[in-house]
Amino acid sequence: MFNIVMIGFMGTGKTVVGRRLAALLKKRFIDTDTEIERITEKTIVQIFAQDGAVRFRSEESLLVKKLEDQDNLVISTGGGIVLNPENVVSLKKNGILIALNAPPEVIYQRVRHKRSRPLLNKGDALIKIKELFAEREYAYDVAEYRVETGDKQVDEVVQEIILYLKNKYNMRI
Ligand SMILES: Nc1ncnc2c1ncn2[C@@H]1O[C@H](COP(=O)(O)OP(=O)(O)O)[C@@H](O)[C@H]1O
Ligand SMILES: O=C(O)C1=C[C@@H](OP(=O)(O)O)[C@@H](O)[C@H](O)C1
Ligand SMILES: [Mg+2]
Repeated sequence: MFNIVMIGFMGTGKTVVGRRLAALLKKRFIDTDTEIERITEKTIVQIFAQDGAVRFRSEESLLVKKLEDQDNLVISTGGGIVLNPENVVSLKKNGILIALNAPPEVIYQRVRHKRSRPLLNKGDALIKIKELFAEREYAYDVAEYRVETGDKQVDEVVQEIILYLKNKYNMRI
């Protein structure tokens, strides 16, 4: 069975939605950020601070390459993973991509008290979110289905994805 891959901007809910989806579908769950932290024995913040963004992006690509021949996973990605087209090819090899989206203001409310996203830790986080959001406007269009999460509970988002999978792929839950 193919992988289900969550993509989207930071704070759109990829990690929480992916984890819950995996539990319901009885698939193994992988969050790429968590996996990179395990492999490197560093937090994402430490990797960015000590080794730089290039190291982080290279860890992401190595991991995606490792995952491309596995199946039956729910994979929640970090928001920057699809910026590298090679990663998209790998993720699509055995996976269907679902994008989550939310307005910048909602994203800000969801992440404002967290210090775990190095790209948002410097300066005004809302301004940074809006800048990155504009830069990445089309980055998540590689997904075959997109869910607006701004006005939905996590469970509603999960149910919308399940409905899509049932209708399109006859997936039984
Ligand atoms: N639909 C939602 N409604 C309310 N809060 C949400 C929703 N989706 C995610 N959150 C919250 O927003 C924060 C970021 O979610 P997370 O899954 O880490 O996003 P991502 O992995 O896309 O960066 C978490 O505190 C999470 O509980
Ligand atoms: O958008 C990005 O470039 C990033 C998103 C983060 O993951 P989430 O999207 O799960 O927050 C994490 O991979 C890192 O801080 C970089
Ligand atoms: Mg996440």
